[in-house]
Amino acid sequence: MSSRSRRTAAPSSGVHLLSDPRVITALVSAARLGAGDLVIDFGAGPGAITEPLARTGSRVLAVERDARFVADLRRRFGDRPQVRVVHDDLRTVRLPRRAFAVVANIPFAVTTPLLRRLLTPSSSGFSRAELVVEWGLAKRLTAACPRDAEAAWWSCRFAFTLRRRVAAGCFTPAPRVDAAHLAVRRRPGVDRRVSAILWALLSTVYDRPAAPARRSLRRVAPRLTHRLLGDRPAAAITPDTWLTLAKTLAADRNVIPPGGMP
Ligand SMILES: C[S@@+](CC[C@H](N)C(=O)[O-])C[C@H]1O[C@@H](n2cnc3c(N)ncnc32)[C@H](O)[C@@H]1O
Repeated sequence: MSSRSRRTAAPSSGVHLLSDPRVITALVSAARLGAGDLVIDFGAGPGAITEPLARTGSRVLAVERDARFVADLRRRFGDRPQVRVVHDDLRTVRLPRRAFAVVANIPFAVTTPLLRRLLTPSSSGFSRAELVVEWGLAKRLTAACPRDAEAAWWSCRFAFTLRRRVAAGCFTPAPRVDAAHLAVRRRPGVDRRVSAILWALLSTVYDRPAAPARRSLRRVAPRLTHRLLGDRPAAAITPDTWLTLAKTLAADRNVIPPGGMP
């Protein structure tokens, strides 16, 4: 162990550091980063993910809230100009306008607030992510048919892939539940107009998720909704089907989506 790593701050309680190098390698290599890329390591801790990210040649923003970890990170990466340590909260830190990727293992309690920021259409240049998330959330986001409006809104615009289960023993200290390596990629062809139509459709039908979705949409293209949705309730319809419906409606210039999209 180097004198540098001996000075590393002990994790505060509730902080589960990734200690299995195979998981870290899988996260970083799946992001396919290289020179010219910008990547954010949210909740960088002592830098277990920051280090291999820096070796890809990309520019790295290591965002961390804990002052002791920030001091460690600044000592460890101070001589590497491509790494910037940002002492801030991932829920409020300003996101870059230029395209960026995310590779991170963040506390499970802030995964949903971070996803809300990254997956909002008005958001910045978010392009893709390789994340460690709670197993249950990964299963929910990769279900064939989203169970609730938010999961549907995200899954119609982004493809979620469950790459592998990450056992609790891969962290120090081990959390109470297993985690997952989850990939997030933008779906092609989902511009603001398609997004606005998706938002209008999903926020209407998920008001009554057990009712036939077509009934909630009765004023929307009845023949098309009949063909695509049949009599299925919202919670039995795949993101691909919603996307086909939204793209077909978006191609019709007479369709004016209501406002209110986040
Ligand atoms: C699960 S640890 C992961 C640390 C490191 N990435 C790893 O994998 O070993 C989560 C880290 O996120 C930091 N953190 C927690 N909440 C945060 C927030 N709201 N904004 C920024 N960092 C946060 C913690 O201080 C901790 O260092």
